[in-house]
Amino acid sequence: MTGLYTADQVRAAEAVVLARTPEGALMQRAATGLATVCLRLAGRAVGLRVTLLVGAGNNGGDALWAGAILARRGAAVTALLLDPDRAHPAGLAALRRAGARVVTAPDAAGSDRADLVLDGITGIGGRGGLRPTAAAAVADAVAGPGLLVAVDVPSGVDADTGAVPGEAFPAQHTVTFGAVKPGLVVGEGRGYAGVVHLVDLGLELGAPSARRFGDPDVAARLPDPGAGDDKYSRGVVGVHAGSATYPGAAVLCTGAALRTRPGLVRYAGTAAEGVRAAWPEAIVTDGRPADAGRVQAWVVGPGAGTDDEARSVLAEVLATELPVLVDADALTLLAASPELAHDRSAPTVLTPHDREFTRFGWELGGDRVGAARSAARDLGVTVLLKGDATVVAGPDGTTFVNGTGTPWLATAGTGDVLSGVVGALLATGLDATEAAAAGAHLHGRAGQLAAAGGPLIASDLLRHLPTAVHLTTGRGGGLGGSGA
Ligand SMILES: NC(=O)C1=CN([C@@H]2O[C@H](COP(=O)(O)OP(=O)(O)OC[C@H]3O[C@@H](n4cnc5c(N)ncnc54)[C@H](OP(=O)(O)O)[C@@H]3O)[C@@H](O)[C@H]2O)[C@@H](O)CC1
Ligand SMILES: Nc1ncnc2c1ncn2[C@@H]1O[C@H](COP(=O)(O)OP(=O)(O)O)[C@@H](O)[C@H]1O
Ligand SMILES: [K+]
Repeated sequence: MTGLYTADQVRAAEAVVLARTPEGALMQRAATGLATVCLRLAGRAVGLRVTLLVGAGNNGGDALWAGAILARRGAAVTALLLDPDRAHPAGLAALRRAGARVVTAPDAAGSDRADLVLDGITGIGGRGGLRPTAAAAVADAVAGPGLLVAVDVPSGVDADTGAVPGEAFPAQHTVTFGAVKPGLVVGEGRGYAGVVHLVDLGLELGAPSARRFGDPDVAARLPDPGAGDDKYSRGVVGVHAGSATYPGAAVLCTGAALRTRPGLVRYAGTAAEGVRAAWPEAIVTDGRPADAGRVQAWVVGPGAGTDDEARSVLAEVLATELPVLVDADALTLLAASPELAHDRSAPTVLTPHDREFTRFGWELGGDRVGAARSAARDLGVTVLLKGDATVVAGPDGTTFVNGTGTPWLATAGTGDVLSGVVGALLATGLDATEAAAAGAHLHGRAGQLAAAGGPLIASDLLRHLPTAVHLTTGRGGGLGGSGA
């Protein structure tokens, strides 16, 4: 599990270490880690041409100290001071001692021939888009041949939210200190951070602001069946999706639920014939959810339409005391009658994409974590806000940012698959917010596996889900026994 920490949380933890270490020691730790990653990325030091973009704060200090280390190792380092009178004094002195060039004219920065450009303009103290002089220096760096490495946070990216309100440094790598900040892995900022490298500063961090599951975290939430299990004990999922004319969503959603290995999947709806033909394993009725038999969780909405019948089915399902996942058409209906979810005592999971999200009247700016959180609190539900980094927020504020997936998932039907996966996890009795986060993780892994074979279609995800589950759990359930 990776914890994501805001700038204030990192500053508070840094203050504790700063108070008990010699002056400058923490920055030295950061700069040494930064230089080490740079050397690994560049593969050499001697003759390496390095340009430092240096702002007036401690972020510039990190860049200067790291530049000094690189210069001592034989790199040709040029530091462009964007605010010469305020450059970090100790860092600047160290850089000069190491024999580096220090310039104040942007056209002397050497960005046009640099092998490596270090962005030390702003870190967690940055506010708003880059100011004009900084933006011009970044434009030169982008036009040049050098590898673009951000120090702590790409300048111009909001470390807490990932909002990018103006110009920003489009890093290929970000070397971040002490903790991963949310803005590096979510929203627009994720696209500016590139590969994120974490340098440990030995900070004692408390509870994170948000979390990201890794494979072992999902594994821990997907127990293998035991000797005492039967198909009912392993979770029964109910699916209401699709229509007679459009059975696709029903087939995808039911298939995804089956492939996430619950004990049983029951389908109720007008796409019964298509579902029966595709999935003989499912128990299928063309009646309403109440006719389907007992389930432990419902998925309702993908391709199910928005007519009076669909509205009445949604109300019926939400009136149960079971966990319910509401997706697609059912979200459109729910946006018109949000009290149906608000008044529930059982868990409800909404899985909107951006347009579905705004239908509820919720605003969606650059802060996707904040938006999902306030929506979840507003309605007392779990909100899974889809995107390249899906955000999951629970009614109690618990928040996850997904770390798996591929842009190839931006294709029709993949959302129907996600609903089936999360529905199956809900039926196992997993906490709703964790089920949503674990489902997003598995869905993304299946997408990565499917995309390895070229462009994917949604059905490909179904084939790869068992491998995604297997990869995640590291357990094959093979003949060699359970613990080996
Ligand atoms: N605490 C520690 O010991 C450690 C801290 N560490 C490092 O310190 C960093 C935080 O340093 P920080 O607090 O000095 O702020 P920082 O990110 O350098 O930015 C402030 C400067 O940026 C300027 N500026 C603002 N917005 C701007 C914009 N849009 N465009 C252009 N400029 C803009 C702003 O200008 P001003 O508003 O004052 O005119 C001010 O000069 C942190 O990210 C990590 O790298 C590590 O070494 C570990 C030890
Ligand atoms: N650019 C992207 N990168 C990664 N994943 C994406 C991207 N765009 C969409 N996705 C994922 O693809 C799925 C699309 O779901 P959705 O929009 O509901 O599609 P549909 O309604 O066609 O099934 C979501 O899981 C979303 O997170
Ligand atoms: K930076």
